[in-house]
Amino acid sequence: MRVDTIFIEQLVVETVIGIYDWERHIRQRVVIDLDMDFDIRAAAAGDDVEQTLNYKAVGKRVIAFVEAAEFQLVETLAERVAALVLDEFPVQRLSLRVNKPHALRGAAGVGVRITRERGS
Ligand SMILES: Nc1nc2c(c(=O)[nH]1)N=C([C@H](O)[C@@H](O)CO)CN2
Repeated sequence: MRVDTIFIEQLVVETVIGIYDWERHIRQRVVIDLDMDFDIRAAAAGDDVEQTLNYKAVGKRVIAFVEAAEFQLVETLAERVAALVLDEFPVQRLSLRVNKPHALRGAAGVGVRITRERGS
């Protein structure tokens, strides 16, 4: 089966995130990658943004949600962002990566990568 992807890469957002006391009082950077299954053929045929998944609309919604969030775990942030995109946009399936850069000394980043489907 052919699957097209609309993606948002390296979306940088500042949020409250972390399990330690000191992390509850600061904002830290997370970097989000989002790969969304979407059949682009109709939009391409009509050259029409109304027939596609508007990545700007998705990105703005994700930024607003993450900026307002105060989760402890990157796992929770990933699950909630995935649920939001599946609920609010015509996406059947997505993969999402949340990277918390420099959270672990010696590592460029740490985090989670998940794949979720609508209704599962
Ligand atoms: N699996 C996880 N492990 C850890 C998390 C997390 O969100 N998921 N968070 C922390 C701390 O907040 C850390 O990022 C602070 O540097 C530790 N382990």
